[in-house]
Amino acid sequence: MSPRVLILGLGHWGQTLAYLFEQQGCTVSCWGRSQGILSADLFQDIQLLVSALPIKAVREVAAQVAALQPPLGIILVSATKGLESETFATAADIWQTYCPHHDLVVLSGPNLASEIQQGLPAAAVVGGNSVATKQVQDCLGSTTFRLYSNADRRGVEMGGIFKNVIAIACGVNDGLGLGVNARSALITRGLVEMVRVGTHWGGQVETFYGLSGLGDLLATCTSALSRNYQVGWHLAHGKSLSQALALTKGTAEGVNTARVLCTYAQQHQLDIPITAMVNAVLSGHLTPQAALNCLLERPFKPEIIPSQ
Ligand SMILES: NC(=O)C1=CN([C@@H]2O[C@H](COP(=O)(O)OP(=O)(O)OC[C@H]3O[C@@H](n4cnc5c(N)ncnc54)[C@H](OP(=O)(O)O)[C@@H]3O)[C@@H](O)[C@H]2O)C=CC1
Ligand SMILES: O=C(CO)COP(=O)(O)O
Repeated sequence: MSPRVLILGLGHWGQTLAYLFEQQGCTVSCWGRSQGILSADLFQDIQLLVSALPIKAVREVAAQVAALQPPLGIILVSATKGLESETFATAADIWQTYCPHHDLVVLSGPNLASEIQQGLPAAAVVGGNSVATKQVQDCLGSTTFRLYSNADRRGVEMGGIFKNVIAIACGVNDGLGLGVNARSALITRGLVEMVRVGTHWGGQVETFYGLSGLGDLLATCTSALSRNYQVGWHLAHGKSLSQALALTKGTAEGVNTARVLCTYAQQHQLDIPITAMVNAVLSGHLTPQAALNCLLERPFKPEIIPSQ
């Protein structure tokens, strides 16, 4: 019998994942909020419960799921790349709180939905325990969607969360016409910030040099398909944040993530200058040009690249 999958969230990514699972012969059902509250019959005979919700929706939906007591054999797959505002929780943290006895994996990587929907090849990583990640690889992996596994679920998730902020910075960079050299510097120094915060958060250094860290940075920091990049681009062209968001179709998690990361970094005395400048531009405290000047005027220092 073909594996049965339930996808929560019918946005761009949820629909794309539904397409990928169907391509692999899975029987896919989907739930979006327009269908009303979840019902227990949706969980019947499913092997994978995939959440492709924006972070702002995860807690509400996870609470609904938990209340329906889904069978313990179901593996939860979280594909969200965001941080909850008040709690600093990742989507996996939230799912873990509500469904502590289910296997939980995180799916992340350089996966611009529009390219995948065109049938173009991509790779991603599934973070979690080996049995659960193997099952997701077997159901979802293919010759066009190559899936790696990684036991460092936290690191896999943090890479995907952090890169959205650096994608906004790169959209600003390109919108201001600052060139490929400057963008490359932002990506590389953004990676250092990702490692600094991500390891503090419990991820392993090596993970951030993989698909969900460096890989996703490269995709979203260099493609106008990225909604986060688009927000930065519009800001660089003089739009306010609300105008930039209105011009951007879909969720740009980096806007909220930049603010949450700055609060976290301040509390834990972590230095994340690019993220701080992105947040200053998003909150209207600095113009893109002034933020750039602040970055370039910082004192010179040794290039320290975290390696362990
Ligand atoms: N798009 C991509 O390329 C990728 C996205 N991701 C991540 O996946 C997540 C979802 O992104 P994406 O699908 O692109 O976003 P979209 O903006 O395309 O879709 C968001 C979906 O979430 C639904 N939603 C919003 N609020 C709620 C709520 N309170 N309860 C239930 N559903 C809600 C929306 O419903 P409605 O239509 O009714 O408003 C919409 O269907 C994000 O964390 C993103 O970072 C990860 C990898 C790739
Ligand atoms: O996460 C993504 C690609 O890996 C999607 O990026 P955006 O949310 O910026 O569009």
